[in-house]
Amino acid sequence: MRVPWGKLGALSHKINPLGALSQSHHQHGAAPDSSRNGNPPTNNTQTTPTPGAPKSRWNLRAVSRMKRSNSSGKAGLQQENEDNVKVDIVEEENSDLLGEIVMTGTLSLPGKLIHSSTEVTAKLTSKAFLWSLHCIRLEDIVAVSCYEDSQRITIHSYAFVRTRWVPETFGRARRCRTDLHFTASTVEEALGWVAAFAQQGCYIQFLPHPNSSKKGSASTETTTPSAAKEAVKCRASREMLVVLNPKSGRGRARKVFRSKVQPILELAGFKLHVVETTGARHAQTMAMQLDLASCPDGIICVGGDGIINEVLNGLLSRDDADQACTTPIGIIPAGSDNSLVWTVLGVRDPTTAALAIVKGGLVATDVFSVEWTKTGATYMGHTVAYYGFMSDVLELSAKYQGRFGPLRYFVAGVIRLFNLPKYKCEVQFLPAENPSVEVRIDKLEDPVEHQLETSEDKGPVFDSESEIVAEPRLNNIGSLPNHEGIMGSPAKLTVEVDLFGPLDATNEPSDYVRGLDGKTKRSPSASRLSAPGSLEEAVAVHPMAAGASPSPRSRSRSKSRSDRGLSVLSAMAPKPLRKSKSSQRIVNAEAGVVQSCLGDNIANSLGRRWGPLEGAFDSKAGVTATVQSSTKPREPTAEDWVVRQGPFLGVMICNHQCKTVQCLETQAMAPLAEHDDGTMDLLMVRSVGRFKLLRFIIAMQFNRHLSLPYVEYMKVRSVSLEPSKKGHLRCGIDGELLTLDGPILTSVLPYQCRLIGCAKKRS
Ligand SMILES: Nc1ncnc2c1ncn2[C@@H]1O[C@H](COP(=O)(O)OP(=O)(O)OP(=O)(O)O)[C@@H](O)[C@H]1O
Repeated sequence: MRVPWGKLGALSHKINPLGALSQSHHQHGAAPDSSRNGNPPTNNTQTTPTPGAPKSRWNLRAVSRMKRSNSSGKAGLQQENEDNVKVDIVEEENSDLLGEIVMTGTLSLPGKLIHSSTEVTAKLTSKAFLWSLHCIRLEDIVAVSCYEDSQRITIHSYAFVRTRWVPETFGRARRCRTDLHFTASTVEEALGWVAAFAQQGCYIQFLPHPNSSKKGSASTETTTPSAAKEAVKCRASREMLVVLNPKSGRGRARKVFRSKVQPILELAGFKLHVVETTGARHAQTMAMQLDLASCPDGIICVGGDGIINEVLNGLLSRDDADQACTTPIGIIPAGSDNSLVWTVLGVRDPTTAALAIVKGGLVATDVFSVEWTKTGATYMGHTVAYYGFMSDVLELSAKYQGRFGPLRYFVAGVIRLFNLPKYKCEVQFLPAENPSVEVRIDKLEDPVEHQLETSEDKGPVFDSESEIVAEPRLNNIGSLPNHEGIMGSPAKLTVEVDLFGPLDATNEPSDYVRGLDGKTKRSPSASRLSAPGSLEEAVAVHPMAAGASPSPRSRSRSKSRSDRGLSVLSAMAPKPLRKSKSSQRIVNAEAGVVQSCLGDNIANSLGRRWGPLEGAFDSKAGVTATVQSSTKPREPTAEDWVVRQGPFLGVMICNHQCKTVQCLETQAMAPLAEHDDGTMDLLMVRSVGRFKLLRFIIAMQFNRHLSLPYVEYMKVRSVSLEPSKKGHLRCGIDGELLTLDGPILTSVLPYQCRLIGCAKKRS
């Protein structure tokens, strides 16, 4: 595969004609500073570009600049003080494309003629495998096959390929399987390469010698482990449950899984138990009754947001919910929306999602709980809860499911637009920005990653003669510190999950219903480190939860109310929201401290299998998990609650940005939302008529919706919503339609869900 020069522009100057790699961040005329990016110095030939011999984009830029300055009569580049010479290497500075060199050597590529071969210089770095002028990223490599007693190795990858005759502007590149065969000069050298790939987290497949096997049997793994297999400690195979919704999207989830996903996962050594759902709630019941030992590495959900929501609700409604919520969840987007996986992991196609699962990593995400304060029933969500136009359209669209398929949301939306009712309700919320009740979390570190960093060797540089010393990256985890002591005993929050409560439809809103916006307007400082609400605030419960009915008047009575002890629940003082009923399951969730309350064994095993856990914290910052409360956080009182009364066009409570796969990458319903900041983003649209609603929908396409005068947007920790009795009595949670027979209270439960993959880069 050719190096994509357009995207990998920086690569061009890193490979000299001899194939040797140079370190990045060269300064003109100066020796490259290898310490700058933390890479150890290597004995490779370093390229020092000279203005007279432009070989790369880097040089060309310098030369063109020199020519310009010469032609304008100014002193040439040569005459300038070398320290002052600035070369435009912005692109290079931001990209460390090659990473650390792990191994170099010479490999043979099979030639076009039989028995012919070409020798090439090959290099494995922490980010890519390079040979000759070709490059393949490690994240595209699914597995490496090693043949017993043979010098041959095969690299199986799913890199992006573009159809040659289609111009770049049209169509997207597709991932295609590519098997690259190489031959090392000796068996030991081949094993050295394999060990190096294993060290980089690639799955190693040990196969029988190609000549000894019958035709077609090469894909079966050897049953007798050879000495080589034992020497190369590769990533263990993973065992997972696959929950597949055959009705997701356009009913193609099964086909997508069998044709695109299963081959990749099996190539990477996964053992899969596939279960197809038979109807609504099947996945939830399954997750509730599941023996977690049967899927030690987690659950893969194939479908849309609805099926993930069901699995999440099932896991969190178990008796052992504190352990069940640590179950890693992989997502294969095969539904009509797939907002969670796209927004949080930046994955939109099933093949890339499968690769993300193969590569591992864990992302901790917040979950919100919606409690029906009358009955005590609770339903969890991970994307968005909404009331008003969206839930109305969701309800209406169920009628058109058979006739219009995925277009039903559009049809229902148009009908509702011309027949727009008023959605009267009262909203009360606890703003996240209130500094007096803010708790900062700094340096909450992932213990698994820290352990990895401290225990593993700092990337030995291999060469072809070196012995096999590679250790698998994730196998060196020792015992982990128990953070419970550091964090303090986690607040126990007992919540109920009413499995067969108010749910009465199972449809997902389309992008039209969701009212997608345009350009993302994200603030880089969007409360990433400062995570108000992460612990204490997470369980700050509205007075209503304790039985009081909230109203604007309640604010004036707040003092006496709090005096009577009706107002709030303390975060650190465990207090059940509701007592159990026989028909309801009790969840014992460790509110907000999933990260810290992990037992050593769970954290150990998860880390070994999936790699470091990402959260809202800087995992590289330090080992200690500390809750820094410079000012002692106080419990929120009724006076902290802000009241708004409807009618509204819509009230949306978002847990993340809520992008949808069908729309542009820049679009987001809640541009400032973060999936792991311990807060939710509340969007309220005042009822101003159908033309203003239309304007709102259009403005959202250009990300101008937040500036509309009838739109209110803020970060909150808790929201209570009480619909008027004669109004619309439905709400939607992650596409599930639920009945509102009274007020509901929405609160964040930080880090209650962990997704397999790496979080999308925050801008
Ligand atoms: N076998 C089935 N038949 C009918 N409905 C099902 C079945 N399995 C699950 N469901 C229901 O379908 C709902 C929607 O499923 P899912 O979210 O996977 O697909 P989708 O709605 O097309 O995608 P998205 O939620 O991303 O829009 C789920 O909430 C679930 O209750």
